[in-house]
Amino acid sequence: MLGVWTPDQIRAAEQQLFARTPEPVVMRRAAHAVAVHTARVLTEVTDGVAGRRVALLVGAGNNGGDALWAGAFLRRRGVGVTAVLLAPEKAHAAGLAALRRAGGRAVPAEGASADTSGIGAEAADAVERADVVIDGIVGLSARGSLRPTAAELVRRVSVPVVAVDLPSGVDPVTGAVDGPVVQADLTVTFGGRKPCHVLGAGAVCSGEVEVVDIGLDDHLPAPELRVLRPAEIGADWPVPGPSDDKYSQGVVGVAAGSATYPGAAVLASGAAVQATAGMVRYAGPAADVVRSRWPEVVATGSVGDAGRVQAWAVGPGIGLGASGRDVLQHVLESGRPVCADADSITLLANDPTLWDARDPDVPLVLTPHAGEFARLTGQELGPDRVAAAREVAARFDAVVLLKGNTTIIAAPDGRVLVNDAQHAWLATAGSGDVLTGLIGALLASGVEPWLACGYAAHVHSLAADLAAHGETDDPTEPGAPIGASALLEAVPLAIRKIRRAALA
Ligand SMILES: NC(=O)C1=CN([C@@H]2O[C@H](COP(=O)(O)OP(=O)(O)OC[C@H]3O[C@@H](n4cnc5c(N)ncnc54)[C@H](O)[C@@H]3O)[C@@H](O)[C@H]2O)[C@@H](O)CC1
Ligand SMILES: Nc1ncnc2c1ncn2[C@@H]1O[C@H](COP(=O)(O)OP(=O)(O)O)[C@@H](O)[C@H]1O
Ligand SMILES: [K+]
Repeated sequence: MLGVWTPDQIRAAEQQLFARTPEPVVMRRAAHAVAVHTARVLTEVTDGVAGRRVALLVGAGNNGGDALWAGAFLRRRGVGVTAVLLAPEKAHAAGLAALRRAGGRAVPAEGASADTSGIGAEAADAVERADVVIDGIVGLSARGSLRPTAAELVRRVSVPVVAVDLPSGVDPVTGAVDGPVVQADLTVTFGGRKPCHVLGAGAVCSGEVEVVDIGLDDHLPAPELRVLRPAEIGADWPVPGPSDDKYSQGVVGVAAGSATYPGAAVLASGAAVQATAGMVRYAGPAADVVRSRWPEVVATGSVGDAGRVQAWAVGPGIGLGASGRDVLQHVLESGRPVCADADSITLLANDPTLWDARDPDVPLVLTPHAGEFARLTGQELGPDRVAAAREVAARFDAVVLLKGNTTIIAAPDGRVLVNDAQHAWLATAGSGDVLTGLIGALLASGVEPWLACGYAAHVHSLAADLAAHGETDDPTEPGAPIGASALLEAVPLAIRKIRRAALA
């Protein structure tokens, strides 16, 4: 797993590090890495380093200091470096002196110009003529939207950007963006990923993220968030072994769909069929439709007749009436792990007495989208989705998978996984039903619920990406919209891909 630490955690670790290693030494380490990676980007973009031009966007803090030192290192490799200073009197003094000593120049961001933007002509020229821009406007101490001059500078950038620590304009803690923002091609960050690198708009604006070791490792606490690597999911994905049979791998029960919504039953059951090799039982009014689409599913009309299962996936399309309520109650009383999605969540919100049906010692997974989340909690979801998911997981003693472009998975003990889709192909009707089936199958196979959600969310978003891109591996292929059936069809491709990653 990749760790993600909050700015406060990083700052506290830095203070411990500084007791051993002086701050300027740490900063030069960080800046040297920025310079090395910028040289790599310059080579990719222009086929060379010496003689190329780099503009530094320099704010008033240490983030600007990193950029200035990086500029000094790049000068030594023959790069023409101009620093654009947003607050000339507050620019990091040692960094600025180092840049000047190395032959770089500095110009104020504001000044006389040909237009009314307030950006000086020299600054505008430096940004326009650069081959690559280094963004050192603001880092861990960023607060609110970019100030007007910084925002104007950012608007003018049209070349590849290397962001120092994080792309300026994103909230370091939530990844939220409110106003102009740097779209980085590469973000060079120090000691560990920060939440903004993996959450929402911040993840998109960060581009590729390179974590540089500056000596913080020994001082970092347990990470605030975690991101699963494809290879570790592939290595742990349940597949049959020589001594397995259909029962030993876990039987998942799917309670979904209705006469009005048979599709939810087909999609959730199909996802369970594709996810693992054991057995899928379907229980509900769509038994005939499910059987005709998935003949391997053992389908019955009601949850009472379903037979033994190791876990239940319940909710999509069951409705909010008495029959949906009875289904949910039966499943919660079964003493088996449950993934409760869609209508089950609204049923629980509408009738809190349903919680009494649950055995508190048996794992429960809730998979709300933002609307269901608001119903469940009685509060609209704010920008801090991590804190919200964590709070609800603790309150209901359940694993909470909060859906969205970035999926947040919080365990009752506070652990949080993040799955950033990096695309939006999943924004299609029925894709949530597929996710429910995947999670149910993994629960039945005995995968720990928090991880089951993380594995399912990853395979779900990967399957959507593969489906949208069709046969080609060409990264420039723009893709085409998919429906949930195409998503379902791509689930085995996604599982093969992560299992292949595990072999590498
Ligand atoms: N502490 C250290 O020694 C290290 C820190 N490092 C760098 O230091 C950075 C943190 O430095 P600082 O704490 O000095 O703070 P920053 O450089 O992140 O930002 C502080 C400055 O940005 C301004 N600012 C805040 N929000 C703004 C906005 N919305 N628009 C425009 N300007 C805004 C503030 O007024 C302040 O002057 C890290 O991100 C990293 O780049 C690295 O050098 C590694 C070591
Ligand atoms: N814009 C988006 N980008 C990435 N993933 C998305 C986006 N919108 C929705 N998703 C994902 O698609 C799924 C939708 O689930 P849900 O809202 O329950 O839809 P449905 O009920 O139609 O199946 C969730 O896994 C969610 O995380
Ligand atoms: K930055």
